[in-house]
Amino acid sequence: MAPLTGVEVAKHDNAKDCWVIVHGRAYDVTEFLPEHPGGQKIIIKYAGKDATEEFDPIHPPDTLEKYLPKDKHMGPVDMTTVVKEKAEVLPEEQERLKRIQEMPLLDQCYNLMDFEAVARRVMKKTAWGYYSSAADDEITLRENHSAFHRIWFRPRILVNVEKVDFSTTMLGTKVSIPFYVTATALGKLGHVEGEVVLTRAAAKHNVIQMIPTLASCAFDEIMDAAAGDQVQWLQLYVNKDRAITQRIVEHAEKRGCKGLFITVDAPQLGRREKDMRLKFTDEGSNVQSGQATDNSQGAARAISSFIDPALSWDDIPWFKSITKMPIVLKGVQRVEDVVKAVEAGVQGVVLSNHGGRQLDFARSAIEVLAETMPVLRDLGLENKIEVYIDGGIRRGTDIIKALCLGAKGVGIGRPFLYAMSAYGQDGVERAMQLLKDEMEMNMRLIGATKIEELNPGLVDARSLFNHGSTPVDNLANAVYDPLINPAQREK
Ligand SMILES: Cc1cc2c(cc1C)[n+](S(=O)(=O)[O-])c1c(=O)[nH]c(=O)nc-1n2C[C@H](O)[C@H](O)[C@H](O)COP(=O)(O)O
Repeated sequence: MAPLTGVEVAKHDNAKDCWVIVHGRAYDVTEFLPEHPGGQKIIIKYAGKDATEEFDPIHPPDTLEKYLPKDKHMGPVDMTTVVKEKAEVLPEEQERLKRIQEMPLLDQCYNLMDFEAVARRVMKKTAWGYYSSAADDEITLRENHSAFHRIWFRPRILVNVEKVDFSTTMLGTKVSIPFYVTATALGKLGHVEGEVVLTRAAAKHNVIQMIPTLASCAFDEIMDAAAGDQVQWLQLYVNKDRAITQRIVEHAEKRGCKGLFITVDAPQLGRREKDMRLKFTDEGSNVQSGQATDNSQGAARAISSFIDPALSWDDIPWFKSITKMPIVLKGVQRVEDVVKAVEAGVQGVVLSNHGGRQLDFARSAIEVLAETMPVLRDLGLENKIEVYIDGGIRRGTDIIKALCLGAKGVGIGRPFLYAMSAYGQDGVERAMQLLKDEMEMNMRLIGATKIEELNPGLVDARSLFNHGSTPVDNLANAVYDPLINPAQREK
């Protein structure tokens, strides 16, 4: 059968008869429109046209093959006959492209916050909005980082620190440094290759990668990109349809994943307003015209309607029955649930508030860690479970503080996304190397030569629980109207 032409596909250009082209193949998505989690509008915008560029960052490449019935696959398209819409380069986009020309050299990035500063200037707004956003007033997002500033070191001196070794094991895997690349969705929003960039950088540094359920790349693509005996874990959003979840878990185990991290802090994805706002502007939203639109969800909500809010402790025995992988609960936020996790017989927990993207005013993971470890020690349980933390980790000293307070290792999210978005794989590798250099220097300066020597005596965390210095509430301050002058009050 001769390939379709662009003219033939362009005839199917409306909600009642809607074909799109993805990767040179046409698909009839008319019946699928009402089911699309991201709403109908975004597909109809590309009805009769090539939607590949919009499709790629959000969907793994095999999505249509896997989920669209075969009779809706209309066949190959002769792309030379498809009129490429001359995307008019908006002034704002021209500005961004200019900033990319002027961006600092990679060697001029000296710490993880430098990558954030560059990414903010050069990333597409929707991508920056999705990665940087957090829930509500983003107080927890900022608390995650500032909580580390309430912990001080009590360094030892005159210790021979000529040789420093910060290798350790995580879930039985030997790693070069106690951090891993945590699961962060939609890698292709930041880089055209997506999560495989993180895979390759992690391989170079012998760092574990946690593969997100909501990756832009297909799961097998990310596993295939691993080098040698590189270790990867799976982060799981549990599907309302447990048969789908079982298939994903069994496939991951078969492919060699070495840990199942069940996300337990997101029965519903948080309300990330930057993500929602930027979705509007890019969509030329019709909300201003007063029509209801489902684009008010932003990317996050649009891609997560499958997540099961009914997930509970009752499900843990089922997970233990379908996999031999170590099970870790990701998103635990109080010591009582860590004790329950030990009783449930899982191998680990990640103390985490999802990078502040879920419940605003959840405490920082480092604070929950300081609450947890003394209780586990009192109960004689500290060796029954591996405790990880993530959220706001930006310095080698943050990692050292976490390990002094009893963490097995830490997860890092946004910094590697920003490094990838701004500088690709080289950026992620530099970020990892900077952390290694900081770790080595600061281990020496606190008088420790290996991970086992890091203990609570090396830190002063007394003010960690004192929230006197709540992060500045930028939104409220920007609009707060201190109408205090009586004269003004009369107006
Ligand atoms: C930054 C970011 C984080 C996401 C993330 C996406 C982004 C862009 N996504 S989300 O879209 O659903 O929110 C996930 C995810 O897929 N699954 C998950 O368990 N955690 C997700 N997280 C949380 C992540 O695993 C860490 O808990 C968090 O990033 C740690 O904080 P830092 O970013 O400050 O390192």
